[in-house]
Amino acid sequence: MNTSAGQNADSAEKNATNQNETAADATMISLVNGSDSPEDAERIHWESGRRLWRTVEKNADTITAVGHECVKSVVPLDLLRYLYLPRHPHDRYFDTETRTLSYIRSRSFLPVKSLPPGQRKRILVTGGAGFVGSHLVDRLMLMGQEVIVIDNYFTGRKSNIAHWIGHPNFELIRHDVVDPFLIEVDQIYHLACPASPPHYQHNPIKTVKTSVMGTINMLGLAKRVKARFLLASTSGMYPKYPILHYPIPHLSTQIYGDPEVHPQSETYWGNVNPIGPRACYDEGKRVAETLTYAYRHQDHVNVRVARIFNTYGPRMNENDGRVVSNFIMQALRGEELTIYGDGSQTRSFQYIHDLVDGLILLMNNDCDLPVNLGNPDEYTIRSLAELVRDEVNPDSNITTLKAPVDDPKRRKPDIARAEDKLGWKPTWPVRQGIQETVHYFRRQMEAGLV
Ligand SMILES: O=c1ccn([C@@H]2O[C@H](COP(=O)(O)OP(=O)(O)O[C@H]3OC[C@@H](O)[C@H](O)[C@H]3O)[C@@H](O)[C@H]2O)c(=O)[nH]1
Repeated sequence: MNTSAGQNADSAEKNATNQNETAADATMISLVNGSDSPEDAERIHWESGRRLWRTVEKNADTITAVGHECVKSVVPLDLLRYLYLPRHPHDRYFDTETRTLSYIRSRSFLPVKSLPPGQRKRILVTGGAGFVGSHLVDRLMLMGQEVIVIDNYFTGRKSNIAHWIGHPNFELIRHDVVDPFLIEVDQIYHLACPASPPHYQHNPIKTVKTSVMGTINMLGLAKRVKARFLLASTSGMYPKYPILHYPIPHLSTQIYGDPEVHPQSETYWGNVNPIGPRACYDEGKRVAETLTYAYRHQDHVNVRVARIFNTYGPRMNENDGRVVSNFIMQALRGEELTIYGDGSQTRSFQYIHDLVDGLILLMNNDCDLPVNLGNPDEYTIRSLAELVRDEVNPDSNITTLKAPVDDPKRRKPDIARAEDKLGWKPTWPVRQGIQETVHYFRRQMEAGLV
């Protein structure tokens, strides 16, 4: 009797455990894939992709697709959103109680274009696991290209591109561009470098090495395999301060005025404080441009240079430190929004899909001059704080903190060259891009991932 009772208890416990496990599995699968069984998840994953490709027409009134027909980069927006705004992360489940992460690998991938062998290119993206890189990778993959990513994961994250791991057109390699790398490719998008001020100032020597040695290595590779090379340069090279006193970083926290030229066009040479805290990045990129044109003139490497202005969007690190992600995370957490300085400094914010459009157009265009890619819609930092506050949490307070050393006072791109040579201009209004980015961070928070 006792034995039987014991057996019953055992088997009841086992059943309960099994049931719990089954329930947990089902919950997990549905959490991960938004469906009830692995088969369903596979089918939905695949079918939703197929369905989304049929909505590829561009609509004049609302943004339903991104990209440009001339370079075959048009993809339905919802297909991209499926990758960065899944109902739940595709491959992860975070249990808040046990603080454990489960990885569930889907075996199917979203449908990518099937290109004839002559049209399919092998494309290397350095820094492809980062914020900008991962969106570029998504687009190139959906376009049907063969993509190789190298990243050292200093600021990049494997989770940004996990949804392509295992795809026959995709390869991911942990590698630091400071060391040489050899591979047969047709195009190189050289994006590898931390881009947020707190990150690139964390280890300035490494930042300079990444810009200088990384660019030499990638240009050497481009020369050797005759690949076309695109450098992700920066608007940070433009600041010009009328220098009243030569600023010594640890003695002076003064900002000496505004840039001399506004908006900044490619013909403006800029003037960076070579010993300030931002120099490791800004001067690093300036040398990277010098190297790029030296390889072009001396070794006939086919080069492109994009001068990228402030860019934001889903997959920014929540602790990135740049203004858009800071304000959104602060508002979502019910914290004060921190304006550095009095908030009158300006920036022009471009949404990530616009930048990816510009990068692909530039890579496939004949223009080998530097090209500004940015949104000329200029905002004061205070008005950006108010916009984010109103979108996320109208009860949030805004506070002011000390301005960082050498913080540029005004920044706005002149995009005449991009419009003229590439037929490119940004299409995402800031409010819409902010809403999409808020959506992303909110999902990340709900999933317990930030
Ligand atoms: O929480 C914050 C963060 C930033 N800021 C301010 O917002 C402005 C923008 O700051 P960000 O850090 O986002 O970006 P910055 O314009 O300073 O640097 C940028 O410039 C060139 C690009 O190539 C780089 O990717 C990016 O670092 C600055 O005036 C900064 O002081 C705040 O007021 N509060």
